[in-house]
Amino acid sequence: MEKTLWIERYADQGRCVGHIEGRVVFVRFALPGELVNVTLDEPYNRDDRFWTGEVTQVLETSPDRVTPQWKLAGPLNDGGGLGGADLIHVSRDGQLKWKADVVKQQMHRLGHLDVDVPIEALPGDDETGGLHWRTRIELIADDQGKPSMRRRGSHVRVPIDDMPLASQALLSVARNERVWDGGFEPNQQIRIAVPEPRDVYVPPQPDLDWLAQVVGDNYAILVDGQVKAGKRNLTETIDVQGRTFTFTVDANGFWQMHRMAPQRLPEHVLYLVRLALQGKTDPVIWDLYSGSGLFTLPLAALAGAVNGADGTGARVLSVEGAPQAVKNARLNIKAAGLSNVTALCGDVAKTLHHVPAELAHPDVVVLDPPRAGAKAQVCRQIAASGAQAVVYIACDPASLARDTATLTEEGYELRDIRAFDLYPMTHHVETVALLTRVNEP
Ligand SMILES: C[S@@+](CC[C@H](N)C(=O)[O-])C[C@H]1O[C@@H](n2cnc3c(N)ncnc32)[C@H](O)[C@@H]1O
Repeated sequence: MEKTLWIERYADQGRCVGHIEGRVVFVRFALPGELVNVTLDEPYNRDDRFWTGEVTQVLETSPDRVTPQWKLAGPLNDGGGLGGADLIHVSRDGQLKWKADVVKQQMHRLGHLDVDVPIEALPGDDETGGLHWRTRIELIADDQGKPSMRRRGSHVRVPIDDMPLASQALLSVARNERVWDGGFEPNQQIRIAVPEPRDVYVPPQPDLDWLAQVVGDNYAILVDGQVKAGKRNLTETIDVQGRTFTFTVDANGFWQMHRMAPQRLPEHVLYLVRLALQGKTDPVIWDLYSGSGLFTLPLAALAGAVNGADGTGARVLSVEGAPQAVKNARLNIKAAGLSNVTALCGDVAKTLHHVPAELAHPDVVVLDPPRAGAKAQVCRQIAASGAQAVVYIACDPASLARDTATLTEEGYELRDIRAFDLYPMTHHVETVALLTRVNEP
């Protein structure tokens, strides 16, 4: 069914909201202020509380609208339909405005707080127009064994020979390994991971000499989880406040995907932790959901390195559930020469019942949970620890807002909030919040 409607505001999941005959309609590829024709997704029963649909024609255009740079990811009606870039029709400034607004809305609706949320683009994204930021991509082999992506709302797989969101280093590896030629078994899952060389200039379309010199064998092509080319243990290097940290990372495990996120996020987290510590040189810090130690290492080395102290006065407890990530974190801690970290493996909620006494009362808790958030139980455990401050890194603003409401009930107050555009061209956004204790438990 085709309908015409005015688009009123941003909603979640990359959609905007309008109304048809009093019923809410969530619309893909729309922008507020536009008059659009929309094809409604079936089923669209009269009794449904809301409908969903996709723009087929724009009759009144928002100044934030642009022609998609990656047509295949645009609207179905325009030859698109691939997932992974649901804001491809929005200008860079428009994307930042959209995401800041969504975080603000969620903090209001679920966090019961009215705050403005500044949003920051990562270095290099303006120059690339928001493309070429992914250091990891996942594809599926189609029936001809070619790499493909699924078309939205169907089982159709569309073969691709480019992925404009992938970093130039990744695309260069893919070309060199002839990934786009195919030769896979139908339905195989293909994952390509290429650490970003952050300390050198990466040219557009790097050549083979550059690849050999700069990337070498530091990449992975995994097929159904098995290494087909490159290697499983990748090396990632970041610089935080003049100190270089090196990480061994499992090619199939979690790592911040944007080229510059592994550097910018620890910088900001460290800034907030230091703000909360007010010059304390021997703090206890918890790093929950710690992965391979992206925040653990800078915290252990630098959080207590103030007023002439060398940082070793700090004691850090990290907790992570994935055994391989913990194994790598321990390697990374050792390689950095840090002896002030206790790295525990286990579910956060359960592990927090058995924290060694000398680490049981943190000054600051850093947490970076998965999309679902930490949830009420973990928030209450954090509050019960007596921590004076909480630095919360969130990839889903709704989860952050819900957990903020719990932490507020437990005696904390939101002191700082900032969003980062770690996922350009998509509705996803990372948010980092600092909460400090105002009431004793
Ligand atoms: C968003 S990642 C953050 C990792 C790390 N901070 C980083 O930036 O690289 C979330 C991490 O939480 C871990 N995780 C998920 N649920 C968990 C749980 N219930 N207990 C412990 N770790 C969990 C995942 O394995 C993953 O490494």
